[in-house]
Amino acid sequence: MLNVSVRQFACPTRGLSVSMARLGSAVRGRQVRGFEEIPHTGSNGYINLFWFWKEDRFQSLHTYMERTFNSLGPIYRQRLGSQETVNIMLPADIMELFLSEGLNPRRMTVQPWAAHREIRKHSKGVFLKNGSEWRADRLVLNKEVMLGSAVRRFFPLLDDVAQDFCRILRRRVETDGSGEGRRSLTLDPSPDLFRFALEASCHVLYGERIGLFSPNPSRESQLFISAVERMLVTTTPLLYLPSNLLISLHAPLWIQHATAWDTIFSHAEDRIQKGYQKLRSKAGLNGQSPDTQSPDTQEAFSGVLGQLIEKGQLSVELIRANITELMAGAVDTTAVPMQFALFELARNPSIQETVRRQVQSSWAAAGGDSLKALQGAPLLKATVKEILRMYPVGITVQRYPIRDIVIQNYHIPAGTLVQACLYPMGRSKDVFREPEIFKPTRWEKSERHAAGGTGPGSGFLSLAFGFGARQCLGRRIADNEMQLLLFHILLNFRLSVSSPDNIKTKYTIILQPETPPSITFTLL
Ligand code: HEM
Repeated sequence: MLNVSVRQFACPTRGLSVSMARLGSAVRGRQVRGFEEIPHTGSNGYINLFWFWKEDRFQSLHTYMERTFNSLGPIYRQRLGSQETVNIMLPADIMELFLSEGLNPRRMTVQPWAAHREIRKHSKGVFLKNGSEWRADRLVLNKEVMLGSAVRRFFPLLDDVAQDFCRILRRRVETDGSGEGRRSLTLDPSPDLFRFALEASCHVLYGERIGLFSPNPSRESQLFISAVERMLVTTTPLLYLPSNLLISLHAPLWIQHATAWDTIFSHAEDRIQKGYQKLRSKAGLNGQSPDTQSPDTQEAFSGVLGQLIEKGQLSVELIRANITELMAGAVDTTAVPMQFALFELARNPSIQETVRRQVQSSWAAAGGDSLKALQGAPLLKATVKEILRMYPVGITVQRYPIRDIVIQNYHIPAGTLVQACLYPMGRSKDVFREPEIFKPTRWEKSERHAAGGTGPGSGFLSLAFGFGARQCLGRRIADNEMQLLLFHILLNFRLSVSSPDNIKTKYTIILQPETPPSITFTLL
């Protein structure tokens, strides 16, 4: 590395110092202007925060990041409130970051969530934990949701819900549809997708259906869905404001946030109580702790919760913390990409037809075995990957490198918060050929050049679920859930939209459509 000049930036809020070698290196013909602080940041993060809020930038953080990379080059730093971050977006740089994450990788703590746990005296689940405590819990949970044996256990439960969803939607089209023989129905599918995601995750986590597709779904479930939405919407502004001050002032924003979490916790708590009661009554224990059962008195339990209780490797408190986090993470993260997926397939009829043909022939060959059928339809997996490239649920993945690293010739000391910015990466012409085009086949081996080529960092193009030991714990659930739903939808319906215009998106800790798109479902 050639150091042309070195500047020191001191962060007044955290005492962090970032030394920077200014070097005019070229990235694909474009001159990197330097590792600059973006305009307006100044030295006071709170002034910057005020400007951010005034310009209503919280909801458009993703497009704002994209514009900033376009004007400053592939690395910049920014301070919002007390958060100082270095932002990067090229796969080779992201690789550098992840290679320095260490054995117990750390993400940015979602402070308002952590504050809720502390105030309510709840344990933290893996999302909020760090260090060896995180690793110990994560290894236990991996066995129940990440391993192939776990996937084989929960796959039929997801399939059951996905098939049911399509049966009910078919009936609705036949009853309420228009056109000859009532074959088409136009609707905003988002409420149904949220119910689908909750029904599917309850089936996997609790081993039971909760009847959300019935004409009168329970009020408790509707409250849960609204609570997750409220919790997410209130997180982004709270993330940058001093939580302690807001808590002591009982600010309405904080109260709304904490109440939403309370609803999420109490939903999980009810199920956990039921899980323990079920285990006790089955084992005839009369109140004896399930942890003390000998293996031969234990019965097979369906659902992740049942498995955790039965195996007894986590305390009740840790089971509560982790099941609540899994539930909170399970609904919007899959329902929202499904909205984008239906929309993109609908506005790209020839791509929809190509994927459908593969799905139909795989289904015919699999003889009713959905697992086999998915394996025979790789374009479906590619469709989900492509949707998450264009619309990553989390717009960044963060790490604190455990050693000093050099990115774009800038020296970044260990412990700096670095964000791999997935939304700008997915939309960048420097990374993807024709990034604005929805093209699942770009992920096929033969077309690797369209998905960023085969050079350094080419293994870091699809990062929507994060990376390594700390990657998304619900990844296998989410991926299979989304593929299965698309699979059955494509077997049953032709999708179309009235307008092919892009949908506007907003950021509320996850990326969502500003207005959910309406889709026309036509029976095949
Ligand atoms: C398309 C759907 C989803 C996407 C794109 C997604 C994305 C992510 C990302 C980017 C992370 C951070 C990973 C990292 O730092 O490397 C994460 C973590 C996590 N996700 Fe997901 N997620 C999805 C669905 C789910 C679902 C369905 C669940 C629960 C069933 C879930 C539970 C979690 C948990 C518990 C963590 C924390 C893991 C840890 O820190 O050890 N996610 N997710």
